[in-house]
Amino acid sequence: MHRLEEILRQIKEPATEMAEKAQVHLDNLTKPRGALGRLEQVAARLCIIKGSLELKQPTCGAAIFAADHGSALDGVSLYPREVTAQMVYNFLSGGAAMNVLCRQVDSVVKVVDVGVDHDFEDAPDLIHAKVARGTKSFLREPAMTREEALDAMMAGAKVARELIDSGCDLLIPGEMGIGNTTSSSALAAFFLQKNPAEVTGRGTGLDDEGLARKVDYIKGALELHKDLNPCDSVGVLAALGGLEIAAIAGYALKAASLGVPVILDGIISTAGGFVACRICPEALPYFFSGHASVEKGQAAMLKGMALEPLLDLDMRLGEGTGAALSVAVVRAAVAIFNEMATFESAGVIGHED
Ligand SMILES: O=C(O)c1ccc[n+]([C@@H]2O[C@H](COP(=O)([O-])O)[C@@H](O)[C@H]2O)c1
Ligand SMILES: Cc1cc2nc[nH]c2cc1C
Repeated sequence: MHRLEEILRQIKEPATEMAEKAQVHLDNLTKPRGALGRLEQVAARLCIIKGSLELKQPTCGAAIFAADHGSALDGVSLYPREVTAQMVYNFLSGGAAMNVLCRQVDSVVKVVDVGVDHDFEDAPDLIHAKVARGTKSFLREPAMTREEALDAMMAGAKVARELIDSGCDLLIPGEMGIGNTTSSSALAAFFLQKNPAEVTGRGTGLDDEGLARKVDYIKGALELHKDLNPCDSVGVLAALGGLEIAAIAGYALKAASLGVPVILDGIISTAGGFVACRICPEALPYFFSGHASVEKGQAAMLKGMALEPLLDLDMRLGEGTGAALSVAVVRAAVAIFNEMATFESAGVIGHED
């Protein structure tokens, strides 16, 4: 049995009996019923995941999975592929947006090389988990072998385990990979059976001509891979995905198997979570969506998972940034649940049933 199967066996859909109890508590707080909207939903979902009404403020951990893409050599991104490795150094020295936003919410940030086309001999703080030096161009052949996809998933799972062992109880999957919005859109188009134009955006900032080239690339790739079996989610991930997307899927599944919630970020992170749910639908109750990306394929995948993003700030950076920002919302939800007075304790007249 592959180690992935062991993780999947441990994923248990949380019992929903806590939902009603959490709602009773929320309805006793000094506010009109439901007036705190999705903050209430977040608190109730955390109670369901934890199987308890005792919520503690989460300790957040983030991992940025970096990998290169064969497609990046075919003009699907505005930026050269070397930027992936250069940004890894930036993450390690603490200067990227994700570092700044994680410092705001006291989150550790691990940086993981799962497939960058660069030797990081001079980077002791990097987690070295390189599976390959980037993917192949999926317009011509599968991006990865099945073994590579599974190895990347297990690399992600190992990082999740380490973060959780170190005390983190809320995980963020981040990523860096020039070209990775093309893979994410291809996965969305394939699994949701959408025309690629409906789920493909400008990524790092392509113009109209670049966007048309990207859509054509995905159409060509879907034609090449048309015989893929949609029930073989790992096979589809290997053919169309990326090493960091596979790592995120493994990371999210491992977190779910340990009962730890995950906040998905933009289109790439959402693609990782989406593939994770295709592999194991029981993992979905552990996933939140941190923010709505400008990249339109993300909304389609979120709809497929019935997840609503917590924030919408017109962001399209990735790295985990939107998810890191949304930790403030999660913290607010926990504080509301724990600290608000009830109608009884505050002597406020409540609503008659
Ligand atoms: O998170 C998002 O929704 C998102 C949207 C557009 C771009 N990105 C980031 O930009 C890179 C991919 O863009 P591209 O154009 O090279 O496919 C990659 O490093 C992502 O982290 C991320
Ligand atoms: C500079 C830069 C930073 C990024 N962070 C995530 N994707 C990125 C893409 C570029 C180009």
